[in-house]
Amino acid sequence: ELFTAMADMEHLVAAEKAVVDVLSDYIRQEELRLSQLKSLTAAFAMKNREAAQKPAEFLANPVNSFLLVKRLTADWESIEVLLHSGQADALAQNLTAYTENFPTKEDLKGAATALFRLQDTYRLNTADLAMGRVPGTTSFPELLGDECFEIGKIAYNSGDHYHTVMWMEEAMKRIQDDDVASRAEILEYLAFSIFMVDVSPDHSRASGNKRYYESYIETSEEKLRRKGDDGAAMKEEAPAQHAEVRHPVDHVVPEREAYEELCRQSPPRSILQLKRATVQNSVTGELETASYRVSKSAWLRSDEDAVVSRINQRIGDVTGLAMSTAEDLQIANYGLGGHYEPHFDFARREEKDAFKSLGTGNRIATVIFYMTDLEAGGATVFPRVGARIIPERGSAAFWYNLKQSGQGDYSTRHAACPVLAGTKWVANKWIHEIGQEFRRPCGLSEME
Ligand SMILES: O=C(O)CCC(=O)C(=O)O
Ligand SMILES: [Fe+2]
Repeated sequence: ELFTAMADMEHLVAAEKAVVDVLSDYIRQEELRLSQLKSLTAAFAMKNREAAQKPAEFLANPVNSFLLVKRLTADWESIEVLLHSGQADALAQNLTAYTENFPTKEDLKGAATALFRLQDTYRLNTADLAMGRVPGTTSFPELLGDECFEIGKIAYNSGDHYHTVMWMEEAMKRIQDDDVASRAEILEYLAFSIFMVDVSPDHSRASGNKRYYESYIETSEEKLRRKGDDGAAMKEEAPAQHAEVRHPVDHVVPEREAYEELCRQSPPRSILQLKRATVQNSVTGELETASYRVSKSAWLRSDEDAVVSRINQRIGDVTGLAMSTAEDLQIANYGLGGHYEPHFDFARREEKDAFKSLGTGNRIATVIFYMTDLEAGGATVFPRVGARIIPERGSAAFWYNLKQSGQGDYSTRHAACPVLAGTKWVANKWIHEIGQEFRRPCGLSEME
């Protein structure tokens, strides 16, 4: 993932503001320079007009001759100074401080791919997305025809004909009727990608639209031809029934389906209730559910180290587990469409060496703290048990990754859904086996 964090994207906003300021400054200076150059040139032109009319007569007066020489030496010098006082090089130099951290073409591809992922996972209609309508958001940044075209080209260049078709079609709807050249270009992409979608078994879901596109292309070409004939702009009919159709569901593995379905599901199930997800509070002695609130104010008081050790202490108290072998708290900030595919937190039998260097055994349990509320998306989902946790600022989830026998609990497979709207910050605490011998005794059978 290129954009791993929204925090990085915020730097881009600041960098963009800085380059706009630098550029505006430069333009002001250049405008001043050019206006000086303009008036000096005008003065030359005026003087020369008189001389050029009758040069011999003009030069007959020695004062005129003197003035001509003076103009082409002293006066000319000020023009040369102005000509060479352009700040373009300095500008370019100043800008590099910001531009060297600008995203790359690869990042652009990543950002478009994130849009495709959101579109697929949450079944967002291309037309809605192009109108900037994203659940949980309040502004509606509409995409122009050539922006949709750009997105379509990115899909095309990564061999993603499925999304190429969606976005080229949207571009087609949005590009001006009289922009015949762009329309023809878009149609070329469309035709090829429709063909590819049609022949690729991976994209069989889209083949139902083939007939539609064929007629769409025919009529569009017809219109182009007719436009060429009489120059009259034709109104493009928006495709009616087909905007909802294309979503990549029928070729995917069941886990992906379960995962995406949970990501979409509402109303949310706010607390994960895995079987063994109750913990004993060592202070009150009471059993608590998997999700508990933690008081932020208790943590954010003194310096970092003290905060971290209070967090550790608190996790130890609430889970009743030893923190001596736990991994350091890991803070994560998800980026554009940021997600984490289904996985286990524990090491499988075949991954014997996964945590070997730590010498602390396997990851017995996970605590995840949700540090932000999200507007939409970004849930933690458990496809095998059909559970999901909606991030809620100040809440945490806890589960055992291992059974009491020490075997990995495969029902803990989980994923982070793509962030649809908002910012997701989480902190993970992975607690290890060593040190828990008397805190979480082994079970009597392999099943436990
Ligand atoms: O962020 C989430 O919701 C889950 C993160 C996770 O599973 C992990 O980091 O291992
Ligand atoms: Fe995880």
